Amino acid sequence: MTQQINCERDFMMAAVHIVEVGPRDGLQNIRTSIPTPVKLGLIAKLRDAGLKSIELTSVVSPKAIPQLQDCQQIMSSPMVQEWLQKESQLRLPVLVPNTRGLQVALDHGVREVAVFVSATESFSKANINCSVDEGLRRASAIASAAKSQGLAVRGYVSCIFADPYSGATPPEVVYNVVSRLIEMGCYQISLGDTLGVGAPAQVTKLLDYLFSRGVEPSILAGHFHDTYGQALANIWEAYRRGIRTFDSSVGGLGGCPFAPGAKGNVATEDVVYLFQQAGIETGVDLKRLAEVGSWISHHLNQANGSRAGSALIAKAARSEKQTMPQQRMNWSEIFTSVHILVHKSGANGKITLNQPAKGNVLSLALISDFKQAFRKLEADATINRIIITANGKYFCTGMNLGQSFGKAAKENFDALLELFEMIDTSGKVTIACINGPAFGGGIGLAFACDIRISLRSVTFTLSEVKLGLCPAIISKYVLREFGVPRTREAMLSARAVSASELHSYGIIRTVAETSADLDLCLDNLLKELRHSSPGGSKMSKELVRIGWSDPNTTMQQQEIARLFREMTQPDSESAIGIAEFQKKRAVDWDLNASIAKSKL
Ligand SMILES: CC(C)(COP(=O)([O-])OP(=O)([O-])OC[C@H]1O[C@@H](n2cnc3c(N)ncnc32)[C@H](O)[C@@H]1OP(=O)([O-])[O-])[C@@H](O)C(=O)NCCC(=O)NCCSC(=O)C[C@@](C)(O)CC(=O)[O-]
Repeated sequence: MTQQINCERDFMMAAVHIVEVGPRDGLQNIRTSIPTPVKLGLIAKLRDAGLKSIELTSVVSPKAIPQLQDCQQIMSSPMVQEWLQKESQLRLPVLVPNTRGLQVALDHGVREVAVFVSATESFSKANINCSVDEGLRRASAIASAAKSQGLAVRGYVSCIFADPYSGATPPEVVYNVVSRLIEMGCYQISLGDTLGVGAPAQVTKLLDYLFSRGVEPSILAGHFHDTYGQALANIWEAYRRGIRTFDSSVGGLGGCPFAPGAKGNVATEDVVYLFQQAGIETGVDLKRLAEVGSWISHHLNQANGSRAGSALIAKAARSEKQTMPQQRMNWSEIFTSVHILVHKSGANGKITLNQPAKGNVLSLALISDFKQAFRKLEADATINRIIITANGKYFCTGMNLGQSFGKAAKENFDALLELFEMIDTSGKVTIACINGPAFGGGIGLAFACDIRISLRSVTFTLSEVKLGLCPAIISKYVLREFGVPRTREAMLSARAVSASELHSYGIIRTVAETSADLDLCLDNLLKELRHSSPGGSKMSKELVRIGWSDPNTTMQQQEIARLFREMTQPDSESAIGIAEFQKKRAVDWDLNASIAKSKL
């Protein structure tokens, strides 16, 4: 046993090691299917937050756990494959119920597997339809095959305190399973309070019993569910008795199918907070982790199960609000039609779609008014930015479906094509301020812009496939911003993609909780952009555009050379920007009238 522990010494470098089980144990109880990219996004974010052990998935039958039917896609994803090959410090265990599952894991280059056995007969029968002894035999077969291939094996014991059918679990039966898992070569045994019924007094009693029978604390881990709100207290008690590894799930994801209404695993954020407050290192960045918990909770449309995570997110939102400008911007109306409103505030022009009764559908008349207003703002040398927003419940419901065929379709095509191109090729900085759901062409409108801010409640639906259509014209903007696999999945599923998801990918810069907050975010952004020169912004946009459309071509090289030449001309904006820099002053480009006349 001692030798086993020595082999794993690097694993115990942090004072407390956390095994994140959210992507497997947490998600497996959720009924609605979660897209694979979301699961991979979760895994990537957990790793970025500093978690060094993330349980990826479980190789189970799709009939038993439909949610994990994409286990092979998870394991074979390029990201996971790269980590498996290159990141030796990162542990990515995969749960396997039998040797067939082990083979699948081996085929994907997995370096660590987990086996599970119930401490009690009734749960074993209900969960995996066999006795505890048979469960141990299966685990032993997996462990010996895995070890012969050089894999590390972790063992789970479930129902350490109680079984949903037979009541309290005697410590002797837990010892029986723990000692057998140690014998078969598991480097660590995770003690699972599957029902979440245990309290610190029971933790003390069980651990003392196990230690009295010679089990070393360093080979044990705690896996506590929070049904009765005791998980953190149990962890603290276990820590005080020498346990240094704990399983947990970001956002408290999970649940117990045998305890209706039961909470899930203890939340990773809460565990990290507990130890951080005690000055005990976990190696996890709590702020980033709280953002991951908030992100996945929004994705799953469920309350954040982490108390510490929710508190940190609320605190961050409060401090963001406090840093917002106190003085609101004044917008004066410069043009109105039945379809749109146009306002101006300093160097900012704003076009508001104003057909709320029609969901701000992109009718030919609205497009025509929009283009006219946009052209005027584009030609106005005093305008540096153009904001697109909307009135009413919807930001924009896309192409006018009443004009989908024949001559009307051709007119629609021409009008839409020109509309999106005009925004995309604008020399001004374009900002979509998205205050309601967007469909089809509405997403095109937002994605053709340079920067997006949004209400958190907003959804983005590429609904075209449901209508027998495809997002033809807008596809290039969606692909550019959202990337190929995510665009394909969103187009094919026609699902409502949340603003939170887009925010997590950086496609939306800021999400606001209320309309008032969104207005403040816009003010804040516009204030910040006053320090970006109009010419420098225009050139930057050109660089991004050509880098996207013609990367590594002679054309790109020529464009880079041309822009470099232009930006270093003595009469260019840079003459002012650099002179002010040398005087240690930041330029407010909106105030500098001469800059508007720049030839750039
Ligand atoms: C948005 C909800 C959920 C609101 O659902 P709701 O809140 O129940 O309201 P509603 O459905 O009563 O809508 C209010 C009014 O807006 C109209 N409306 C609303 N949307 C459109 C539309 N697109 N075309 C024509 N009319 C539309 C709708 O017909 C109705 O008019 P009313 O009956 O009162 O006269 C519902 O109306 C809806 O599902 N609309 C369709 C949204 C959609 O699927 N948009 C995608 C359009 S296809 C597209 O954009 C193609 C494109 C541009 O991508 C192609 C390319 O890129 O090449």
